Amino acid sequence: MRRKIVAGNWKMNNDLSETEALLNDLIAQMPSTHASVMVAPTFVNLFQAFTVLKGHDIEVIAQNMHQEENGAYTGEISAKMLKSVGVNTVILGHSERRAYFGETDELLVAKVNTALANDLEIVFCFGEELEDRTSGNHFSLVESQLRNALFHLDVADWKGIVLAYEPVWAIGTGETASPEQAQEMHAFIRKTIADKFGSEVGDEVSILYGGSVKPANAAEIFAKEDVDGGLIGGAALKAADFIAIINAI
Ligand SMILES: O=C[C@H](O)COP(=O)(O)O
Repeated sequence: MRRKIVAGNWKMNNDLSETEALLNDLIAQMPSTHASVMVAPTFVNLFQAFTVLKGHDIEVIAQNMHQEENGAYTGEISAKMLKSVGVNTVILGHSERRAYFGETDELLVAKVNTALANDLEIVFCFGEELEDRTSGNHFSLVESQLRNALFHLDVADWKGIVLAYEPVWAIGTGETASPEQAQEMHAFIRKTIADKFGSEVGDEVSILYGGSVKPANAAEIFAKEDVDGGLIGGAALKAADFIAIINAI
């Protein structure tokens, strides 16, 4: 179901005490909102995040997951492990995973399948590099990312998928896609999904924008018709900024 979402991806930030402090600040300042609010702390703090947030309307989600169910994969985390601590949603395909850990579309197919098989919802990230945009290749690049990783799905699988368009040139750079650029790409993404899976799926899928969203630009971006919220990095690390972004939706 299409819904408004504000998700904070904390990346490799916040140790245990910092995690508890930020969550308590969020609890203290959380406004009443129609949006779903999510936070993605690092793996080692997921369990404590659930403990701190018990009874509060903030979903704890994971930043990544291994594609195999279990086995000899030192340092990795399985879908079942995430489920066992209460996680119901996992971020997959983030550009930092693609760039620094070599995650390919092919690998992401396996991760998507494993997540869905374990009843995990997915926030699926994708987006073009600067050179794709400057060369005018951004639409075909985004279309290929969707096609390669998600076009094998069944219509029913889309109940468990949220899309997060994150132009790589806007992540952590302070450079944001303009609201018009975001809307143009989100409309293209929605049409791409509708053309492949039908208009019901296209209409219902939530599409988040990510890339240097901050209190000063969130409202303008979120106001666009095909933007259903944001996946927030840096600004999610400060309670006041994250709360301001939630208020902007
Ligand atoms: O997952 C979040 C995105 O990578 C955006 O990060 P950012 O808000 O720091 O640009």
